[in-house]
Amino acid sequence: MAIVHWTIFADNESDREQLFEQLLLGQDLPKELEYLKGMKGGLFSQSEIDRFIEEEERHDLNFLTAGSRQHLNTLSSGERKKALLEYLLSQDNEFLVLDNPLDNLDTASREVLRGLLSKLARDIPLVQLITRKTDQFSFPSRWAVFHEDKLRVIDNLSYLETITNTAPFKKSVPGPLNPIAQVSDPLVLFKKVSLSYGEKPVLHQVSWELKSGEFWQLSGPNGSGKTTMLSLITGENPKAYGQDISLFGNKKGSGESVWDIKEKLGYFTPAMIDRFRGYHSLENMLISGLHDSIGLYVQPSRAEKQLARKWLDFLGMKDLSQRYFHELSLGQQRLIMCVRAMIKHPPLLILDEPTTGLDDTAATLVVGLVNQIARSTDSCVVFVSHRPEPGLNPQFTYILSPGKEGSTGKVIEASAGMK
Ligand SMILES: Nc1ncnc2c1ncn2[C@@H]1O[C@H](COP(=O)(O)OP(=O)(O)OP(=O)(O)O)[C@@H](O)[C@H]1O
Repeated sequence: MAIVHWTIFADNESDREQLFEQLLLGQDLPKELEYLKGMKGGLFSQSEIDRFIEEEERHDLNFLTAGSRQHLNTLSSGERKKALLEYLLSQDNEFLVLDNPLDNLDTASREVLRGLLSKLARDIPLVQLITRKTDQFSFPSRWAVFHEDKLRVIDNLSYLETITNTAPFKKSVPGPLNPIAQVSDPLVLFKKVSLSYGEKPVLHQVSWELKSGEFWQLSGPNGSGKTTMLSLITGENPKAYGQDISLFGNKKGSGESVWDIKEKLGYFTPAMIDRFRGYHSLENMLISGLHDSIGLYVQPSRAEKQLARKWLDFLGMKDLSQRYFHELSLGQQRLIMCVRAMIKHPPLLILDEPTTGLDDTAATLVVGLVNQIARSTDSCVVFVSHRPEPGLNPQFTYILSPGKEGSTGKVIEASAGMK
């Protein structure tokens, strides 16, 4: 009998963790999926990777990197995914639930994973949850929709036509609270930076120059060193010392403090959301971006509140100012976090994979927001993404290409940038 696979289109409004449980425990499933009941299932998801990282940190248990000296949390996001899949395949699972499997992967790795899954599909049922239409399996499957926490089987794909890609933001971006301190160009200057981790060369003679008002996309295959490049800017990488790097006019290692850098930097990566677990109103979330704090520990001024409301109005969330951040959908949370990073109008705004895990509609909104920020402010914007984001209009792309001695960098200028 032919093995039946499933593609489930999920939106960001629904609780995916709950669905994983239903599928893996065989509970409350539509009759078409009941054949999974009683079978041993494995979960391929970011949440599983996070769980293994926690195991490693707390109990020193290296399930995914057994046999390697490198810790899971130092692997690039693509490498982590590969390690998880290999582990799941070694566990004699009778079916796999895959949560947005192609997310975080570069084009070549996506093709490799597609090939692996096609092969695996000959042996065991695969159930894939996706939030982007383009991520469908390359082999036949049945379809279902997960919307408002309900799983519904569909017979054809006409449902997908109902997914709207909302028009981008049109209003102008609210200005800064205070006039921004002038910083001299270039904001960031890397001169022939080479870096290795132990024996592993990562960057080879990489030069990069970022100036005010520019709009960059940073791209390159998994493990090519994108996060490493960013960590040299954000101050999280001790290997920045001894390199020819200047940030905001100061040579690295010339006595600048982390705060000097943080003041001029807006930064967002989806993993940051985990740090905001408490009860934070949207208004306070945005204002905390002015203070670079997690949570708000000072009484906000009237001007700060007004500014936060202007941004909420810009986002079309004016009526949600007192709602708690954790009550929002994933897509709304990402918009708020991008604005939180931008609210002080930093000279440099870095957005590291802000669309990971989003559905098409939410990703379109984030891309629209970033385009508008890049178009109408003096901040230099750096957007990191594996996936070519439809509608993103960077002026320049910095591409890292791996080589024997580490990745080298190349600048590609768009023929019709936004600025
Ligand atoms: N602390 C570390 N120790 C050892 N190796 C590391 C460390 N940090 C990063 N690496 C390695 O450096 C290489 C570059 O990693 P990095 O995270 O910068 O890549 P990336 O381009 O951001 O990848 P991805 O797109 O998959 O997130 C990877 O091979 C990674 O395993």
